Amino acid sequence: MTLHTRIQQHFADSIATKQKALTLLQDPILAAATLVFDTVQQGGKILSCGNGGSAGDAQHFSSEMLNRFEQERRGLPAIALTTDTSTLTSIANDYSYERVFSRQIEALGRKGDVLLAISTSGNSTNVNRAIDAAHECGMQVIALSGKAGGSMKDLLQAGDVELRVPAESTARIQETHLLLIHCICDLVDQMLLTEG
Ligand SMILES: O=C(CO)[C@@H](O)[C@H](O)[C@H](O)[C@H](O)COP(=O)(O)O
Ligand SMILES: [Zn+2]
Repeated sequence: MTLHTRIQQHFADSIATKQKALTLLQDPILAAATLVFDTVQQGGKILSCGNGGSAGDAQHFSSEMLNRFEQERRGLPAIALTTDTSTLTSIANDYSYERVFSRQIEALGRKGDVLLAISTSGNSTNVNRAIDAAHECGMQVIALSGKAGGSMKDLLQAGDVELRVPAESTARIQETHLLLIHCICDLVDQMLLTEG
């Protein structure tokens, strides 16, 4: 395969993954956006977490909430649990890396808040412990995952929303996660502008 062919293959695979996700995920995307809208309208906030590229996605989402997406609107309450290195390193050092998100949720999470949990494999223990911690404090969960859903899928409860991208490649799943996040932001903006 030439390097040009590799580029073409990346684009073709990314487009195909997004096309499959569109077929499967329209209703859950709308459900996720409705959950975010209802949460912020009722005074709740969105906490977000993930590892590596998904940590970037968690922050991308929270910055679009706190500042804005494409429409002029009020800032919306969101906190990425991936940004405070003092907190992350102290929890990892004193307890374990598995608890870096769940311990923050124990401190910050309130009934009526939502956790946006992002893992391409569904098998990141710290993200899955965050889901358990969120449920413990009465939060609902929006899970962005991929592959076969991993152990994350078995943790989800009624009222949660699973957006599982139908792909095996971490990169393709991440690219589609960002599209899902932008869809959610746009739908929330539309709901705020028409109903809020
Ligand atoms: O961005 C990438 C790969 O594209 C990596 O940084 C990737 O996010 C990391 O390996 C993560 O630790 C993977 O975790 P997860 O998506 O399986 O939860
Ligand atoms: Zn990546």
